[in-house]
Amino acid sequence: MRTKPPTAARTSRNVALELGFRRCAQDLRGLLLTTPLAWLMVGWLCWDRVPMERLGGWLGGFAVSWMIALLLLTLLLRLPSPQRRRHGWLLHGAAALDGMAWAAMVPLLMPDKGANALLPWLIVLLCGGAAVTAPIYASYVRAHFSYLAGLFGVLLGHALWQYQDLAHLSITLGLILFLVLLTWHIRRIGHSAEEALRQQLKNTAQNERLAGLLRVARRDAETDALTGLANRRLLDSTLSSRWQVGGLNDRRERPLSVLMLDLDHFKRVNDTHGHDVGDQILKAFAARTSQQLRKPDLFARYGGEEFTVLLPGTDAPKALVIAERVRAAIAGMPLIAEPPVPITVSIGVAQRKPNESTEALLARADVALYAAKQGGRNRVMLAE
Ligand SMILES: Nc1nc2c(ncn2[C@@H]2O[C@H](COP(=O)(O)OP(=O)(O)OP(=O)(O)O)[C@@H](O)[C@H]2O)c(=O)[nH]1
Repeated sequence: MRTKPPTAARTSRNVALELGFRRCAQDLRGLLLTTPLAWLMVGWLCWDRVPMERLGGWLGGFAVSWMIALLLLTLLLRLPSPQRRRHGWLLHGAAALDGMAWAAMVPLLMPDKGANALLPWLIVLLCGGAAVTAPIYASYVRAHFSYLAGLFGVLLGHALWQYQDLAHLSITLGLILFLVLLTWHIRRIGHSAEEALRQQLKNTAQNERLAGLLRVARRDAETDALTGLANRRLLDSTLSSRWQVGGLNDRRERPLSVLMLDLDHFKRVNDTHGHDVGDQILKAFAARTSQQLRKPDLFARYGGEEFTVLLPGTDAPKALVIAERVRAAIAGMPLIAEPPVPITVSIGVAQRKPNESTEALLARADVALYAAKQGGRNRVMLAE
């Protein structure tokens, strides 16, 4: 037999049903824990008015079914969530037992002759109990049918048995009518609740998808596609948001140094080995240089074969050491194995002066880089 593939709608319906099922089981257990209060009320109402053996019989029967129902719900809620709905009979059983126990009031506690003053109170209690219980099933209407089956089973059985007693028959039929109306309303509320839950799940899934897309878009907007380094946009925004004159880092007088790096004779590499090899070298350069830097340093592709490193908290002497380390790492070994093109890098270093704009700082580092090129390349130069 071929099984239908799960559609998104079916999956969301299943998740909504699963959530509603769990909530219904939890709420029903919570309600059952308050049931002994209702027993006290019934006991107080019936005291001296209903024969003790009947009251005791009803209370004893209810207490046993109440404990079994609580046990079933506790077992159900302990199951891991994927298995819970497969053991739905535990919830249905608990609901049916609850319904039967309440309905047993009619044969056991309702006076034989309907004119008794106790009767309206007991009917109010029974209807009130059913009305209080009903909203619990709005999150999982199917269990309400089990509750009703329990109630109806006892009430109808009693109606058939007592069909000659008109007073009892009319009480039973009235109760059944009340429960039918209640069920009709609960079904409507249940459908709305399920729809709301499904909508909520859909919105959550959509929000997560959008947040993921936004994260990817933001990362792409700030990343250089070839090397995976920060791009010029991120470099500029970091400089203007954190290092502008009067900004937080500036006021704290944290030193900032920058390195401007440019691969030497890169045009020759492209011309001799082709653009693809040039691209591989740029990637390998980015990777090897990154290994020489710390986490807080921002390594960005400034454009073409020119790169920038921001070194926060670093003064010029330390920046010179780092630049020299990078230069040696690049010159020490070809960046790619095939073809093993020897490549070097020239680096200009500048430390920010007090009240110097970030544009002026980059310009000074660029001048130092130009001086390194002029000085013969494969070297580090400090800006004035
Ligand atoms: N393969 C590749 N080449 C690039 C990329 N961006 C820029 N280039 C090349 O880098 C080369 C830069 O050449 P030039 O500015 O003349 O500098 P150079 O040859 O490195 O010489 P000097 O900087 O003076 O040492 C050009 O040929 C550009 O086409 C890129 O993304 N991939």
